[in-house]
Amino acid sequence: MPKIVTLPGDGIGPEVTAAAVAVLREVAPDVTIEEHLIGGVAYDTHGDPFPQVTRDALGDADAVLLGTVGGAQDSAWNLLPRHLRPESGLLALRKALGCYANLRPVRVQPGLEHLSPLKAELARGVDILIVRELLGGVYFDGDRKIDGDTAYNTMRYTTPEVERVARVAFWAAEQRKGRVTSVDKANVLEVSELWRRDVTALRDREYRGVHLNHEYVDSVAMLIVSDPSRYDVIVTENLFGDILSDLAAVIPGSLGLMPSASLGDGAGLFEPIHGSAPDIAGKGVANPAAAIMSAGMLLRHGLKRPEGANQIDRAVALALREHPTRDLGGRADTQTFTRAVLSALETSPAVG
Ligand SMILES: NC(=O)c1ccc[n+]([C@@H]2O[C@H](COP(=O)([O-])OP(=O)(O)OC[C@H]3O[C@@H](n4cnc5c(N)ncnc54)[C@H](O)[C@@H]3O)[C@@H](O)[C@H]2O)c1
Ligand SMILES: CC(C)[C@H](C(=O)O)[C@@H](O)C(=O)O
Ligand SMILES: [Mg+2]
Repeated sequence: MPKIVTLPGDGIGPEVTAAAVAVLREVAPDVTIEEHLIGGVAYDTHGDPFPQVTRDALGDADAVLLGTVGGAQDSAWNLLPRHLRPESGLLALRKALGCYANLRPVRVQPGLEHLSPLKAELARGVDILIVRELLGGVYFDGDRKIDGDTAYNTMRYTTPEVERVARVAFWAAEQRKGRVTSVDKANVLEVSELWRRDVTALRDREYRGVHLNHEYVDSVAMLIVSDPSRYDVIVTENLFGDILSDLAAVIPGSLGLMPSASLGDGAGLFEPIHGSAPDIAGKGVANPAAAIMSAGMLLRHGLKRPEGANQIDRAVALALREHPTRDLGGRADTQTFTRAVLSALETSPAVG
């Protein structure tokens, strides 16, 4: 029996994770689900945002489903030493799992163009996969310091780090339209010069069937919302991928429609890309679609059950059509939307 560890975390994390777990139980009733603490709530209980008891539970897990971590801008958690803050717990979790490739799909399902603030003709048919490097760059390993009136973080990459995430992007492109756009800032940064050199060399050596182009991150920030159909797979470093993927959430219409899968050496980590949304936490109005679709990605990539994943994607699309949530201009609250997904699952055949 596969074992899944759930880490609901802070803010709306528990609300959207409960929805995703209800859907998982319906589609994969044989999985064992074990819940643990991460983030601010773990700090409050154990004095550590990624406590040993949570680490230990990951040992025999087949996949991890995370909610969200972190508090509001004025939260007391933000005054803690950095290594004790909720976000540090999440970064330590990603590192512990060795999840270096973060897949963030941006998709506008047929018939859901009206949920996008973009003109329907721009939103229609968009299907981008952002592959974000997740264990390097300014987030990890480089020099970092704050000292008096000076502070720095170092964006550092090595060839093996670039190659392993680029391989995932090329592999994904081979299953899709065969195009990879590598995004960097090679006109200014040495670290991007290395990134570009290594991505190009890997393509030339091993993936000659994939079309590769390079674009600058500032230009992509404009083009991804003004001409999203130009992209198939985007591969980029950690910080650029973090920012571009929140921006890309504008295309389907909400952060609440952006799931993710983080893959690497061991068990995968599956989480919505949005944060803990302190402004709506506890009100029961969060859009759980991203968390539910992350559970779908868990079935697809973590448990290799694509039929379950397809079932979830179809049910979410149906629920969005009939019961859009408030972030999308609709009226459905978290429970209403989740019930709509569950009833769509009951009427949708398992295979198709
Ligand atoms: N992976 C994570 O756990 C993660 C990701 C991003 C931010 N954070 C943390 O979350 C906290 C809040 O960050 P923020 O306010 O910058 O970003 P956020 O993503 O939490 O919220 C941004 C805006 O989007 C809305 N939103 C987000 N998800 C939604 C959903 N599912 N349904 C409806 N509306 C939704 C929020 O209400 C808010 O208005 C911070 O502590 C931050 O560090 C955590
Ligand atoms: C909370 C934070 C550490 C995290 C990140 O920057 O990776 C978040 O913004 C995300 O996109 O998952
Ligand atoms: Mg982010």
